[in-house]
Amino acid sequence: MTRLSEAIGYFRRYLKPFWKGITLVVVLTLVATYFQVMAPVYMGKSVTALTDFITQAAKGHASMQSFFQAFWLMAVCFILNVVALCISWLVTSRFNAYSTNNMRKGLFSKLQRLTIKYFDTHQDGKILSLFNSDLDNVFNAMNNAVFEIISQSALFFGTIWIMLIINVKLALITMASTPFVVLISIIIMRKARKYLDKQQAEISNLNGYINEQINGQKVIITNGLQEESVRNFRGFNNKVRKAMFKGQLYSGLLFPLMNGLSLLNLAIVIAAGSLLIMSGNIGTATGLGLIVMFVQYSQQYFQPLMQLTSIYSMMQLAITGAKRLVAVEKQKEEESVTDGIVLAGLQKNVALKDVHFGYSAEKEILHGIDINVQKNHSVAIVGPTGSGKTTVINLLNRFYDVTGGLVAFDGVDVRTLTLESLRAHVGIVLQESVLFTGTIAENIAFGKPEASQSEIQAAAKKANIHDFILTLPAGYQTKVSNENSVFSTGQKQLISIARTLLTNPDLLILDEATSNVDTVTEEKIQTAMNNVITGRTSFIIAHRLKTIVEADEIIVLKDGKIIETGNHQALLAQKGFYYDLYKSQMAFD
Ligand SMILES: Nc1ncnc2c1ncn2[C@@H]1O[C@H](COP(=O)(O)OP(=O)(O)OP(=O)(O)O)[C@@H](O)[C@H]1O
Repeated sequence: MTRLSEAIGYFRRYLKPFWKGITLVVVLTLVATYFQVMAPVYMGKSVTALTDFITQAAKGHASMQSFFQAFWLMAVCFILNVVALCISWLVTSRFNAYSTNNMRKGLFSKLQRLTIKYFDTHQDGKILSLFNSDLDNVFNAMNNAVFEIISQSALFFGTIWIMLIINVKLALITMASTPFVVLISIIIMRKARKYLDKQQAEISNLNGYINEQINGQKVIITNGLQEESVRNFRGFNNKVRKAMFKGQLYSGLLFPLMNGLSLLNLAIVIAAGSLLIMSGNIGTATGLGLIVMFVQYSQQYFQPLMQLTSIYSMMQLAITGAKRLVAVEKQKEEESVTDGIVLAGLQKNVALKDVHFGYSAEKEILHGIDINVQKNHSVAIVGPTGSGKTTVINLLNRFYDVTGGLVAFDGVDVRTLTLESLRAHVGIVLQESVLFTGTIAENIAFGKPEASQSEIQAAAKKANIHDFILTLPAGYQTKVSNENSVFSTGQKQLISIARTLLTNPDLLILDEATSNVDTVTEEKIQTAMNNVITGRTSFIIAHRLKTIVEADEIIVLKDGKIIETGNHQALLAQKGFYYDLYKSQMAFD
């Protein structure tokens, strides 16, 4: 399937449930078009009747009756046309609102099902662009283009039909420029499509850059890189400008061109009509009526062409947006292993057996890792930065899958367990703790919303954050919001620990926060860690070795390999890498 047909398929899929509404719109539009193309007939007849009246009046036996008759019929046509169009617009607005709502829901749900790899490899800004640029473009087009396409197509064919009925010669003259118009449109539209696609891609890059820079604003300020940041921004912004200029230029060019052609056509039609009268083939009154009709039809014939070209850039942006949304839809989802083994709880151990792993096929990060944690025992992983500590824990709850060896819970390969049951038994506290909008109590109860206040407090006490929470003006009811984040990294991590403890996971994974932790919080983290790991099956990544001296086993990782194992005392006695690391940290303390 081509990307264009996939994009069209996207619209079809979301519009299909509203086929009844669309059918009604088509019927109403046909009705409206019928009245619109009939109105000039009566307009022409009014002019003919008026001309007859003027001619008859000179002879003294004139009547305005046929003029009024034609005139009222013309007015009725106009009124019914407007009524049908209004109802049709109402129905269109409704199904558009629903279908775009479903699109937004579909995208958000899809994102929830994607693998961690997708989020690791796509900038947040680009993902946000899907919502605030691509879906918006789709919405704009749906709101305007769908209705226009239906009504203008009906008008186009309706006008051709009535013109052929009324006067074949004038009809053919009106339509003579069509091949020329279509050719120009195709050439310009092709160009416009290319640059509008580019415009969207550049906007997405720009959004990605803005997001990255805002996230890294502190680093930028600290390093005095504001000007550099603006300079790079200019680069991205200029690319958007260039693509946007060409895209808008080509797509906007169509409208004035069509307008010019339409006026030219109008002049030709008037001239041809006048020649008909002068040649004496038809009477003056009928001829004048005919000219009035064809002046209307010439405009009605060109109107769809002009309208469709003017909404072209809108449609094109929507197609580009739809292509990107389809690309997200095609992204690999997490395998849910629906018919897998349900992990009821950890009975014996968690083991990594000869685990090999790389984020890409070219570069292996872990080279044969063996770790065996017995139930209710704790393992701490230490090692230099980039040694693969986070990577090990990424494999435990299947953020990523091993490329060699296996990770097993009670001897069962995690890949054969249902994801739901696996995740239900594994609690994870990430290095970057996230607090959601809501109260502190709600944040702690995030994984167990039904938890009682006393359960929440017990978890906070264990995580050693209870006393701090009580110092806040509204205690557990203190509101957390992005703008009003009064918590340090360490405090946020303690709240995250409390949140995870509340769910009482069989296996606890804790990636200790590295930076911005003051000494008081550090001590609190240490106590919290002791509370957390005693008697609980846990994997802890520790940067401060003081926090893990109580761990049952410490694993020293270097360059993706285990180089030492043992408890704190045994490792000190070995006087190896761990010993050196511990001594150097103690020297700083
Ligand atoms: N999502 C990813 N995609 C590609 N490579 C990655 C990804 N995450 C980590 N890596 C690479 O894997 C290696 C190990 O990284 P990892 O985060 O596991 O180290 P770490 O020991 O936890 O480091 P730190 O102590 O700094 O947190 C590094 O070379 C890193 O560049």
